Amino acid sequence: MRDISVGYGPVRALRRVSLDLPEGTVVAVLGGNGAGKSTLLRAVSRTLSFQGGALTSGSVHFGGRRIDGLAADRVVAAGISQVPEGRQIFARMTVTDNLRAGALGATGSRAAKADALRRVHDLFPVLADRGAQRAGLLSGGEQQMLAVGRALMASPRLLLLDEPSLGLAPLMAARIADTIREINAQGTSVLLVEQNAALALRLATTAYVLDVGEVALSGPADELAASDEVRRRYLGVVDEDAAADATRGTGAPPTLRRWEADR
Ligand SMILES: Nc1ncnc2c1ncn2[C@@H]1O[C@H](COP(=O)(O)OP(=O)(O)OP(=O)(O)O)[C@@H](O)[C@H]1O
Repeated sequence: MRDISVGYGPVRALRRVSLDLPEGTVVAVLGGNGAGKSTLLRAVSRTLSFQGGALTSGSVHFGGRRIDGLAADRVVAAGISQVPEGRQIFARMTVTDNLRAGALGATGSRAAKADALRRVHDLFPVLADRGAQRAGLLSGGEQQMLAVGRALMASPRLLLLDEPSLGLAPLMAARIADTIREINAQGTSVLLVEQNAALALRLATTAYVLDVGEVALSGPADELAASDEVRRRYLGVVDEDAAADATRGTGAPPTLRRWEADR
């Protein structure tokens, strides 16, 4: 995405955000509450208008094709699926019907959809075991698995994940992280939005830090994880020396790009 700006009426949620996601990688977007992380995903999946938002500038390309003029269902058909914030499963439908719903926008053949269902059941056996149950009866972690599984039913080339670890116990969050790694290893690119910076930086190749709608920092995930500023603000590491360095402006490693420097 290049120079994306988004507004919800008078609220400016993103300002001139640019981001690259090389094919086959996991890119993480970090930031506190209200930083604009979900908005960024909605700008890709073209679901901003469902929330009263709109792109006011910039462009989004996927696989060489411009997609910021498409309707949301065409974005799914182009190979991008989103796991929305809060999972948004269909609680009164069965687990299997939730999964089938995920294949509705896909362009693949019947056989491709059967393959997708097998892949989801391999990744999350519990979704096969409990296929006939109402989805609302699943635990929080299982519902997150269902939300990811539903998105995979469209066999996306790019998976958009909005805070998959939110509200999960550490063990369950770690399981979800393992599955994201596996999904990526199978060839699906991932754009991961997380407040859990430690988890996201372990999974990602590259990361971006959003601060009040702007990219404050970006760089290789391991270098961001080592940056004093990220450690202090997002990883909860209290280090007096690092804090003093950061206020003197010497905290970030040189390969990290500070957004202001690009302007
Ligand atoms: N539907 C909406 N209408 C009006 N303002 C909105 C809407 N959705 C988000 N915003 C505003 O846009 C800004 C970015 O919100 P967004 O939800 O993208 O942030 P976030 O980083 O995902 O936050 P969180 O981690 O709390 O979900 C915030 O100021 C928020 O209040």
